[in-house]
Formats: sequence, C-alpha cells, structure tokens
Amino acid sequence: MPPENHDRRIPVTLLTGFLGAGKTTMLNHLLNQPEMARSAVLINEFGSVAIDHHLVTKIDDDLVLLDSGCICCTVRSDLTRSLGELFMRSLRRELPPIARVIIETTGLADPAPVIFTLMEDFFIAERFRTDGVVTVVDATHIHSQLALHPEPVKQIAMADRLLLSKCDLASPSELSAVSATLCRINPSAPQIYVRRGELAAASISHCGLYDPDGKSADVAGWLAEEKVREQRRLAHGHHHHHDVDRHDANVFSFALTFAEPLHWSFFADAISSLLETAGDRILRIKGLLNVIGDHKPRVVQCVQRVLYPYARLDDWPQQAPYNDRCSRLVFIVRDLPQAVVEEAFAMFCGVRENARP
Ligand SMILES: Nc1nc2c(ncn2[C@@H]2O[C@H](COP(=O)(O)OP(=O)(O)OP(=O)(O)O)[C@@H](O)[C@H]2O)c(=O)[nH]1
Repeated sequence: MPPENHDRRIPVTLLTGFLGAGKTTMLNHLLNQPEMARSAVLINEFGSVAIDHHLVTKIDDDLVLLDSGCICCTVRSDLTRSLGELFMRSLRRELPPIARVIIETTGLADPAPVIFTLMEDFFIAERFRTDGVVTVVDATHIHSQLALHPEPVKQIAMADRLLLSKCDLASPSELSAVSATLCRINPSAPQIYVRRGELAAASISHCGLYDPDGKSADVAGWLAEEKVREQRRLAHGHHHHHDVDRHDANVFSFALTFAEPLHWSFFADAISSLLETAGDRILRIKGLLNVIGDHKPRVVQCVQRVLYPYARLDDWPQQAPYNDRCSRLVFIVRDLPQAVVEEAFAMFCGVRENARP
C-alpha cells in the first residue's frame, strides 16, 4: 500500500466505545471544527427506534443511518453498501468531495467485523483506508462495565487511541485507576483525557493504517476469526434471523411512547425511582420528550444510575416517528421486564405507554 501522504483513499475513523460513553457528544465537537468540515458520518444504532442521528448536529445529507441490527451480517453488508454509495455520489458530484468518513458504532458493537470489512472488502479497501480505531471510555463507569460485559474489552484492546470521557466527573484517583486498567488491556494506545466532549480534531486523525502488530495478540486472533467467518458465510450463506431489539440472552431494547405531553416534575420522579430501584439493570436510556410548557423537545439521557442534565433540540424532527411530537424513551436493559418500567411511569406520571413505534 502507498504511504499515507500519497494514499488517495478516503480516511475512515471508527468511533466506538460502550453504551453512553460519550461518542455522540465528542462527534458533535469534532464536526464543528474546520478540519472535519467535509466529513461524512455513518451511524449504527442498536434497537428499532433510532434517535442518535437527531442528536448529531449535522444537517447535510451525508449523514447515513446504518440498519440497526447484528453487526456480523446486516450491518456489515449495509456498511459496505453505504460506503460504496457515498463514494459514488461524491464521484457524481451529488455530494461535495468527502475528506473523511466517521463511523459511530453502537455501544454494543464488536469492532472486529467492521475493521475486517474496511481492510478486506475489495471494493471498500480500494477506495477507503482505516485511519484510526478510536474508543471512547467512560471514566466514571468503565470498571463496572468491564466487570459485567464482554464488549468493552475488545473495544479497548483494538483501539489506536483511547479517549477517556467525563473526566470532569471523575476524581484524580479514579482517573489514574482507569488509566492503569486501560494500560493493562492496551498498553500501546495513547490515552487522551476529555471533558464534556471537547476534543481537538488532531487527536483522532493521522493514526495511520490499522496495524494489529503492537496490540495484544488477541487482536490478530479476532481479525483471523472474522476471516474464517467470512469464508464460512461465502461457502454456506448466512441465513440466521436477527431480532434487532435483542443483543443476547439478557440484553435487549424497547421503546415507550407517550402521546400526551408530560409534566416534567412527575417524569423526573418516575425516572429517579426507576434508577434507584432498577438502575443495576438499566444500561442506557435516551429519549425525546414533549414536556408541558416547553415548545422544544427535551433530550433525556441516562447511563446506568446516572441521569444527565437534559438538553433541548431546536425543533422537533421532521421525520417519522418523531414528527408526531409524542414523547419516546428508548431503553437498553439487562433482564429488566418492560412491564416494570411501564408501571413506574403509570404510577408517577399517571400515563400509560401507547402502542406506537
Ligand atoms: N459531564 C459530562 N457529561 C458527558 C461527557 N460526555 C458525555 N456526557 C453525557 O453523557 C451522556 C451520554 O453521552 P453520549 O454522547 O450520548 O454517549 P454515546 O456514547 O453516544 O451513547 P450511545 O450512542 O447510546 O452508546 C449525555 O447526556 C452526555 O451529555 C463529559 O465529558 N462530561
């Protein structure tokens, strides 16, 4: 392959990290910088009710929502197709020239199939080059996430750069403990401390082509496994069915929809009670709310037991399903029945969930 300076292929940044780590927050800061002005963004979300693309402050039509679902087949072929389409649209000048592609994965994603696709798919590898697997690590939650879930280890081990988010919320001793943990899993990746998503574009560019050497031996092994999987898929086809709302036997997603505008204080009581009683089984909540007395949609975000200060969007999205201005909350949980969550809202807000998408 040509050295980076003479390489005319479009650089691709893979932005990964566990649920709620702060990927979208950093992405918004990056996209506001002139160096990232001509970036196309591909977003892959878990669950059937997507919301992330409304939280990215990018209005161009080079923001692509990848199919939700299993990264091993649906998303891989969707990724290949989306990158191919972006390239062709840019070639036909339907889009301005693309200087970089940023792929934001779901927090539950395994980065190996994505890296493998970028490196090995013939059409893609001719036109795009990996320039950085960048993993966002939530400095306030990573130890419990590593204890309970297999995904963050792989996301950290495969990284070229590690971005420690929420450093404004962690004490110096917590930060040094997190830093030592990351060093054990991936000693070669530089660690960058980030507060409120404020990250210079230079921190994630010029990573160079992806190279498993210098990373833990597992990384080469994971990529080799992808090759075997690919060969099997080509030989036998790949027909297993995926439920887009289920990650594994325990982790799954559901969305609640409320047709009537909500009282903020009752809603806050319902969420607080839920986080207190079932926070250990809640991985992520995010949603857009129609709140009585507020014309703008409120963005609500929780990670495990933490409810973050709400934000507002300038306006309600024009696209379905959010254009009906109903409140929607998307939950990603571990072994928490939907009925328990519905009951909390019925009790505190006096509202029942409506059977809408
Ligand atoms: N105080 C503080 N809050 C942060 C920081 N980074 C992210 N947050 C908050 O954490 C919550 C989750 O951040 P997101 O950027 O949506 O996380 P994400 O990784 O994109 O989430 P998923 O796509 O669901 O995996 C939001 O409420 C953010 O405002 C930070 O550095 N400091």
